[in-house]
Amino acid sequence: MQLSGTVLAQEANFYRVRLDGSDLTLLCTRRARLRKTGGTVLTGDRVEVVEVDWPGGRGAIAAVAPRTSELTKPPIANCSGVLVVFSLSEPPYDPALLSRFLVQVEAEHLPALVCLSKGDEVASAVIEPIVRAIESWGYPARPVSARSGAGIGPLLAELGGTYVLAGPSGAGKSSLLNAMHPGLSLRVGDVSARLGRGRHTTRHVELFALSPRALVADAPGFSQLEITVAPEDLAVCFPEFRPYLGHCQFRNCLHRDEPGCAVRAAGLPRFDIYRSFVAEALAFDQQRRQTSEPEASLRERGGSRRRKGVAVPRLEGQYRQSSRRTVRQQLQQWDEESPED
Ligand SMILES: Nc1nc2c(ncn2[C@@H]2O[C@H](COP(=O)(O)OP(=O)(O)OP(=O)(O)O)[C@@H](O)[C@H]2O)c(=O)[nH]1
Ligand SMILES: [Zn+2]
Repeated sequence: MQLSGTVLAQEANFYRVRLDGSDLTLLCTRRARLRKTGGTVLTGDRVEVVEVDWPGGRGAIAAVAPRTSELTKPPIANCSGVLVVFSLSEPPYDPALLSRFLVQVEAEHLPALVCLSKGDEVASAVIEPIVRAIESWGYPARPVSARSGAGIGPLLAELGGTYVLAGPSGAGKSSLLNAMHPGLSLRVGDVSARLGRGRHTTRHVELFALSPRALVADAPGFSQLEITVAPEDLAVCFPEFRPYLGHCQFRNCLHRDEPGCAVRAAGLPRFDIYRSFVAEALAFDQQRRQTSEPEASLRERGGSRRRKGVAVPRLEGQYRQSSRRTVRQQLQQWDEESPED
């Protein structure tokens, strides 16, 4: 018998796999043939399970489907989006800090959904302009309250796929997860604790089912807030800038004070935030050049997309979504059901 499922977690030498279309999970080993070919299995991987032993709840992973994405922090395959949680009250809403998170998400070519938490503490007259602003940047924004439950149901109904949470400490990530999945009972403040500040970064991550259609990682990502995107790649990480890219007088325009800059002329609300990020990105580059490390290893310190060797679209004409599959992933073809190893 052959079944397909999703890897929810790694436990010692086993992978916990949820079978498609059910709540059933099996503890699976990796089939010898997969091990021999160096096929890795990550949390979030879509897998083919064989040798199912129903009474024992066991199985073996025979194949891993090509990944649509691969995050390193947290280590997760096939992430379909990032829930960026930002508080409306305390810590106070800060569009520049939110933009820092969003730039990182863009650099991973993942869609972001902004969850504006603690909506019970602020008036709707305050919330509405914030929602409109974020939507004008190109992101859906959903006010929610873990305390009152407002907005939780519609948010859950909207989610489909595998998500990672992001957001500053105290934004309400654990509270939001608990509100979406009362059975989870994460202690408030637990998510960051589990992320393990100072712990080993390759810790295993676990996926929880929020609904039959949505999974969420128990560890937040995108917590490194330094702007490490190359200066020339930064503008494309601001979705509302994209219509203007490629229309500046200079092809290599960094959209600061250059004459004939179409982005500056557009008078976009996040232009000042962008400019401060460019200054940071340039300083980061400068610092890199001064420390005479070889280019390759220096780039590795940058965004994780560089670590994965993924090409970043240049600022010519329209924004193009580059393929996020690495060569290794491409080679990791879905393995047809095979005879015994
Ligand atoms: N009023 C109100 N307070 C909330 C809400 N959600 C969370 N809080 C409070 O905000 C504080 C932080 O909540 P957490 O859920 O621990 O935030 P977090 O983002 O997980 O924080 P870290 O674990 O530090 O990353 C707690 O004191 C919560 O009680 C909400 O919807 N309304
Ligand atoms: Zn320009």
